[in-house]
Amino acid sequence: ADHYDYVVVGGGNAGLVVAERLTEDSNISVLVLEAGLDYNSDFNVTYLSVPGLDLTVTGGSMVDWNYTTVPQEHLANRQVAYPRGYVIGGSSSTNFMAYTRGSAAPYDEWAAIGNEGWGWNDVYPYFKKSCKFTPPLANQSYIPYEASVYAGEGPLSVTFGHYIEPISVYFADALTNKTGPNLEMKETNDGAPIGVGYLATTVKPADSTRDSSWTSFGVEASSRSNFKVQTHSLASRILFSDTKSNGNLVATGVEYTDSTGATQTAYADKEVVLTAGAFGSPQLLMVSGVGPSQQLQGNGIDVLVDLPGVGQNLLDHLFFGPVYEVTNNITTAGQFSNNVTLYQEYMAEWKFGEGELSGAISSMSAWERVPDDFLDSIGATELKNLREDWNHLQLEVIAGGSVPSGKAGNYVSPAAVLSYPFSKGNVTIVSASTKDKPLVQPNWLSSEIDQKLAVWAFKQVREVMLGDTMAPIVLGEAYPGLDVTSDEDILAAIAAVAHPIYQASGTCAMKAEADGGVVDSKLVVYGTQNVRVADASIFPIITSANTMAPVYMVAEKAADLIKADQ
Ligand SMILES: Cc1cc2nc3c(=O)[nH]c(=O)nc-3n(C[C@H](O)[C@H](O)[C@H](O)COP(=O)(O)OP(=O)(O)OC[C@H]3O[C@@H](n4cnc5c(N)ncnc54)[C@H](O)[C@@H]3O)c2cc1C
Repeated sequence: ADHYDYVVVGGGNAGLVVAERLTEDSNISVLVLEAGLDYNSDFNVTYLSVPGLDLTVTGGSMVDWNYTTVPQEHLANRQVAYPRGYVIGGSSSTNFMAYTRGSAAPYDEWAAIGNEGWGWNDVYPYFKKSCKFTPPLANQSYIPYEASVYAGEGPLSVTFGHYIEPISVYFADALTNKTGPNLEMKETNDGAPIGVGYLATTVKPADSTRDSSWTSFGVEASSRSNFKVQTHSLASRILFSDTKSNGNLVATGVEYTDSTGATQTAYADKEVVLTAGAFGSPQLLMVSGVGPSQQLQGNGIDVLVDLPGVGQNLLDHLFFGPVYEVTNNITTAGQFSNNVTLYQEYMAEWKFGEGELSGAISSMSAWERVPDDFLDSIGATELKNLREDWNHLQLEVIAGGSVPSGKAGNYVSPAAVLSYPFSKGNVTIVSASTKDKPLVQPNWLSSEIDQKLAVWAFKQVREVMLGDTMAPIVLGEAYPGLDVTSDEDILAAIAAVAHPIYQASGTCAMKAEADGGVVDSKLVVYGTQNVRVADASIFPIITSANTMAPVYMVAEKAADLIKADQ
């Protein structure tokens, strides 16, 4: 049988970072088990590499787990598609590449609830550690940035897309106008995001290709003999010793199914590190006997540790907004996806690292607070009391979109995102096998405050789109249409189309066990001696922007915590 010092389950965004950092020491051996596909041989890697094709690798593709949620009561009972990367690099290989850290405040709150060492000042160096920053092109002087915010020596390329969609420039301008919310244009990765910024992205500047945790950290480590990655390897169970240490379970390895379907065991002489993501990590704990006792027993699993928080506290950022028809000079994904000649032209440009496909589909974001008087009117005291640098909303625009009627036209989708959701959900298992996907219940918009905030945000986005700045390019509101005006009708219009931006987190929360926590501040699972979780599942409170950058940070810090305990 195979022995390693560490077995890392999930070669995704976080897992490859942990494995790369641990194997910097040639005396340490690490095996990474990844259920999904190999980057190069299994899939047309072009789709993963071209930033402007990011929408094509989500939903329905073979590099995706293709989750769907259970019917969402407050989203018109829809079962919403929930992509997760099923490929080495995980969701960093299939996501939209926006590198955002959000406000410093949530991290300070992580520390305030008892997680020493996780405040903004503690984690800031870990954000920088992954990054290798390249400033925008000389002709992109309209992009505000501060190189010092990124300055690190890590393998992950962070830069701005060589192509910024015109709609992003228009929308950013409108948000900085006095007629809009009058936000300031700024570098937004400095912990104080309130304002408008162009999105830093994980794209290699030399050739405008996606930089995933595989192409950065994974490739960096792959020549080391102490670093081994196995794709097509689905972990089925954590194995524990019959004897406990100080009352805690001791993991001895991981059982998995290899590419031939055979059951194998990988032994971990030191630790098992779970980086299977916000759905995979809680699932693996539960099928291994660590989780809410009733749920485990209901699936015929022996309860080794009754840990009620496993799979709970599912947090996410909901995305919704109207759709506008715009003039044809505004480039959109709709234009090239319906026009082979145009697509080929763009691909030819991309080969030189330029043109419409060299940037991700979304290039700007704004972060804002909702005015106090509105928050008072809906009784949202908790939101009002969030530290003043903690944004309530994120605004963005997608250069693409569709209208439910399927009408032809050139569309864009400006949208709002709820940054501090009150609606929480959970992940539950349906069997003792990891071959059966767990049920995903986000419970979106189950909170009345979330509903009211969503309606407010929707109206604001509409006002901006119908304002003076956008007038030269906006032809009309294609969805839901200007006859939809009452709060009730707007909420129904939101419910009919809202979807997450795939930031699932919180399902193995780092907080006190008595408060539903699953891991302590060293990321060790309660009731175990040597199982850690080091991915988006550990966020006790969701960060205020997209979750990839914080996942890199968590993984960097996890590697140091593990090294310190050797
Ligand atoms: C379509 C999409 C777009 C997104 N856009 C952005 C964006 O622009 N910016 C941003 O910041 N965030 C974005 N996100 C979110 C961000 O990508 C994720 O939060 C982050 O990558 C999650 O990292 P992770 O390591 O927790 O999980 P993942 O990267 O998903 O890694 C988990 C890995 O574990 C593997 N795995 C699961 N179960 C098992 C098992 N039993 N055995 C073996 N392996 C297993 C999976 O195959 C996967 O590779 C997006 C996500 C998606 C899906």
